[in-house]
Order: sequence, then C-alpha cells, then structure tokens
Amino acid sequence: MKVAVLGAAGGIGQALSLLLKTQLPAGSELSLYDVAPVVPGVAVDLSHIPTAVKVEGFGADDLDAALAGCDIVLIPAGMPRKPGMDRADLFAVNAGIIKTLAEGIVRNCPKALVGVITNPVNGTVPIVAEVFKKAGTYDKNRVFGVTSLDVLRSETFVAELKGLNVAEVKVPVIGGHSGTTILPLLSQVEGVSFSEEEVASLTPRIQNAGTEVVNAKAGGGSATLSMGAAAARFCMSLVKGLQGEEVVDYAYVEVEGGDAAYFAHPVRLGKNGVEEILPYGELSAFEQKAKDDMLATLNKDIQEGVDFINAQ
Ligand SMILES: NC(=O)c1ccc[n+]([C@@H]2O[C@H](COP(=O)([O-])OP(=O)(O)OC[C@H]3O[C@@H](n4cnc5c(N)ncnc54)[C@H](O)[C@@H]3O)[C@@H](O)[C@H]2O)c1
Ligand SMILES: O=C(O)C[C@H](O)C(=O)O
Repeated sequence: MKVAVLGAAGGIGQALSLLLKTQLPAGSELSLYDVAPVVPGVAVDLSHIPTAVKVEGFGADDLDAALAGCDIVLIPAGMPRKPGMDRADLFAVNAGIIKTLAEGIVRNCPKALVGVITNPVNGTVPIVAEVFKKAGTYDKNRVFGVTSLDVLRSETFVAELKGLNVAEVKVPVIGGHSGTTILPLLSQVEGVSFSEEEVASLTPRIQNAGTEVVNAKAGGGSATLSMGAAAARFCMSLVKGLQGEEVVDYAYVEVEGGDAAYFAHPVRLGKNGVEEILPYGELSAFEQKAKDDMLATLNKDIQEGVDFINAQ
C-alpha cells in the first residue's frame, strides 16, 4: 500500500503523517510531498519511529516522484483560515494549488483514491473531479471530500453532553463542510434523545466548531491535530476497503440524483473506493428544514469549483 500526503509539512500534514506511520499496515510506503523545504526533514524524523512503514520526503520539484504508483492520496496542502475569514475566502488561494496537485495525480496515479482535506472542501472536491474529467481519468467512486472531522466532533460533543462513552457514540453527518452545510443528524443517534433546545444549540456548535478552533488559535491557523486524527481514521477506512474489508464511513462524494451534485453520505467502501452510496435515512422536521435551507449555499460552492476549471 502506498499512501501520499500532499502538504505533509503543514500542521495537518505532520500530524496525519505521524499517525499513518504508526497505523498503516506493515510493508506500506508513506510518501510525503510539500513545497516547504522542511519536508525531507519531516520524513527523516518520522523514519526513526520503529514501524514497518517506509517514509520518503519529496520537495517542490518532485511531485511526480512522490505520486508514482500511489494507492491513496490525501491532500491537506494549502492555506488555513484566520479569525474573521470564512472557508470560502480560501478559494482564491487554494483552488490553484488543488488543480496543480490533481494534474499530478492524473500523470502518476490516476487510479488512486483521493481524499481532499483542503478548504473550501465544498469547492475543492469539484475542482479535482473536473481536472480528472478533462484528462479522461475521472471515476466518481475514487474522489472524496474528507468530512470526518465533523463526525469526530459530533461524537465528542454528544458524548460530553450526555455523559456517554465516546467510543460507543455514532453520529451521522451529511451535507458539505462549511457552516450550515454541515448537518449532524442528531435524531439518528442510537439510544439517545435530545430536547428541542439541545438540538437547537448542539447543531450550530458542531457547525461552528472549526471557527471555535480558529478563534482559539488567534491567528495561528485552524484545526490541525484533530484533523490529523480525523484524516487518519478516514484513511484507515480506505485502506480496509482496499484490503477487501467492508467498511462504512462518511464522506463528501458525487451523488447522482442526490440533494446536490456532491453531498456527504454514508458510503460503503471496498476495493474500488465507493462501492455503494447509502441512504442517510429519515430526517426530523428540524433536519429537513436545515437541509433545504443549506442547498443554495452548497450548490453555489460546488459551481465555483466546477467553473474554476471549465472557465479556464
Ligand atoms: N477538511 C477539513 O475538515 C479541514 C480541517 C482543518 C483544516 N482544513 C484545511 O486544510 C488545509 C491545510 O491546513 P493546515 O492547518 O495544515 O495548513 P498549514 O499552513 O499548516 O499547512 C499547509 C501546507 O501546505 C503546503 N503547501 C502549500 N502549497 C502547496 C503545494 N502547491 N503543494 C504542496 N504543498 C503545499 C504548505 O507548504 C504547508 O506546509 C487548509 O486549507 C485548511 O483550511 C480542512
Ligand atoms: O474551520 C476551518 O477553517 C478548518 C476546518 O474546516 C475545520 O472544520 O476545522
């Protein structure tokens, strides 16, 4: 199994790479790419951890070598938010980065499963898809927006509120990955019931959790450690799928005939990436309204990504 992390020297990249060094199956290769000159040093540092995962670092000019033959590519490359910014404000800088990296994937590992972490995820995932379509290599089952952090946060906050063992709490989160497009389905948490007031306060807490971190870091970036954990968990779901295990996880994927062209759903993963997009089930009246209300924003975000490639 060969896994590449693009943006590996950054806050998420380093945390994620550390977790993958300790969690990937024995015999795996971890390929670390970044434009920052420190990336070979990050690879040397990680290589001293005694696990059977080979780590190699690749600098700015070595994207092709980093990606050659990869099975999974995770992309946390690009700029994070500062207080006062929305994720959409990152589009101008990050769209071009994502395009360049997607073109590298086309050249070197067109069959890889690609997990996009870079914000705004609602728009960067369509950019990757459109680059692949133009190159004739697109397979909608292999491109994912990583929304796992919304799931991790929901599990944590629900467990805290209800005094539960967090390891046993499962919270579906659908939609996109920004503000109101993040929709936790609290009505579907098994064995737990919430009052109307709890739903009305917990839903925006989950939707604004990224901003909570951005403000707490006071100009020093956004979530990196929890995102590293979230991306590692999602990567291990992809790995298990590739190894033939049946796994269900949540991700932002292309959905034919869905609520929007891209929408986070539960997906059954396997040897080809998405084997099946699963229905998200029945929504409460609150969730139905929240979903209806977010679609205009989500569609606009998606269109911005599509246009970025096709208007060029
Ligand atoms: N999906 C999510 O839930 C989620 C969560 C947190 C952060 N994010 C996003 O992830 C991105 C990275 O966040 P971070 O905190 O790690 O930022 P960071 O600034 O710490 O790291 C970004 C890294 O990307 C590298 N980079 C820039 N351009 C590159 C290029 N062309 N090729 C390769 N590497 C390049 C930088 O050198 C840097 O090392 C941001 O866009 C952030 O908004 C997403
Ligand atoms: O909030 C951000 O800008 C980063 C990320 O999308 C998050 O949810 O933490």
